[in-house]
Amino acid sequence: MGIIDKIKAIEEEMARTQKNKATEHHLGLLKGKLARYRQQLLADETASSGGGGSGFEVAKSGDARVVLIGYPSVGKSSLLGKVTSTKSEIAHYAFTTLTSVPGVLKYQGAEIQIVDLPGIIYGASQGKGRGRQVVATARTADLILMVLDATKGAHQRESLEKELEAVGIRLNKEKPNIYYKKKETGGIKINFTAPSKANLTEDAIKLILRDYRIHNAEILVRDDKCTIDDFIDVLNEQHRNYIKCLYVYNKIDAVSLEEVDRLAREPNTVVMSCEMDLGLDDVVDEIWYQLNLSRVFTKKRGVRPDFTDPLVVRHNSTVGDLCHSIHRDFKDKFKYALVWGSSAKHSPQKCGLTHRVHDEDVVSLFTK
Ligand SMILES: Nc1nc2c(ncn2[C@@H]2O[C@H](COP(=O)(O)OP(=O)(O)OP(=O)(O)O)[C@@H](O)[C@H]2O)c(=O)[nH]1
Repeated sequence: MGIIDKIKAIEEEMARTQKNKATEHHLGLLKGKLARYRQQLLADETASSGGGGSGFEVAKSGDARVVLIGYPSVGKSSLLGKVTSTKSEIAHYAFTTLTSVPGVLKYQGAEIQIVDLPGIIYGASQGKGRGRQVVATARTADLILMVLDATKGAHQRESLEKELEAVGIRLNKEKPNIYYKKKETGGIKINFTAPSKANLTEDAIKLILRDYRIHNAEILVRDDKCTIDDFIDVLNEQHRNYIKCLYVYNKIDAVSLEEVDRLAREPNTVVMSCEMDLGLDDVVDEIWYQLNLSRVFTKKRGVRPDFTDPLVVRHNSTVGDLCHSIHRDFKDKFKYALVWGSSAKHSPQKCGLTHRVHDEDVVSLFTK
């Protein structure tokens, strides 16, 4: 039996099995197997296509990458056309066969690359078509923008979510708080910091580990809300990506006000109309907010800082990260920094490499 058939058989068995206390462990085991086979399927495809979709991967450029995902004709190209200014050069050859073009969104001095993934990802988890390459690119995103058609029902969002879920992409979710370490000897040791409030039991964990042929490992479940699915995710950690997702409903000009209101109230959601130029600023603001980047302005001694050209770093970055973003070796030359802004206790504060900078700080770097 091929992997696809095995996956199908497990999915069918899961659909047939009633969910209750008696079947809980069995279902957990099936989920574990399903995760294993799906991964195998994706790995096989990656190997045979020469490293994850040749001719597709587009170089990451700018300060962050946003990936657009959505069904055809929901308005991805329209959105890209409205919010991005320049088309990056690499686009033209990397994407010729895919008719998809990354653009650059310039926002308050930061450059955010927006990649429009071609078509849909549907069928990716079954190893079909372009889906896999699309998924490989989606994994590299700092933020996924799921573009949805407000005139269509909830199924479009559900099926995209299901598809991403199946390939190991977790949306708006934290990594499960489970410590897991494979060992050479010593058997299986399982501990819980508090009794599980979900369905994660010692027996369930043991059953799955046996199926994965893992005989020596240490496990500590640190969160009482962790489920069997979370444990399976931890076991398959190398193939899991935890990515923020912003849901964007387009074409709100074509639905009732009540419907717009309802959609807008969903979590992590913005509504817009490309055609009527409605809500586009909100989309851009929300992208910026979700990416949670910090702009730091550098200042030379005796000169006013250049507020047009910030260094853009991840939230919670240190002066050390800042140095690294300037140049790999800059840290070696670093002596101290003067920092103005909300991260500084006084103005300016003399800081070392471990000082954490805030958005809109001004920093002067001094070298040895
Ligand atoms: N009513 C309405 N129609 C829109 C809106 N935005 C886009 N459209 C229409 O939707 C159709 C698809 O728009 P595109 O931007 O090409 O959609 P896409 O998602 O890039 O489609 P693919 O290239 O097939 O992936 C076009 O006919 C647009 O005119 C909108 O805000 N309201």
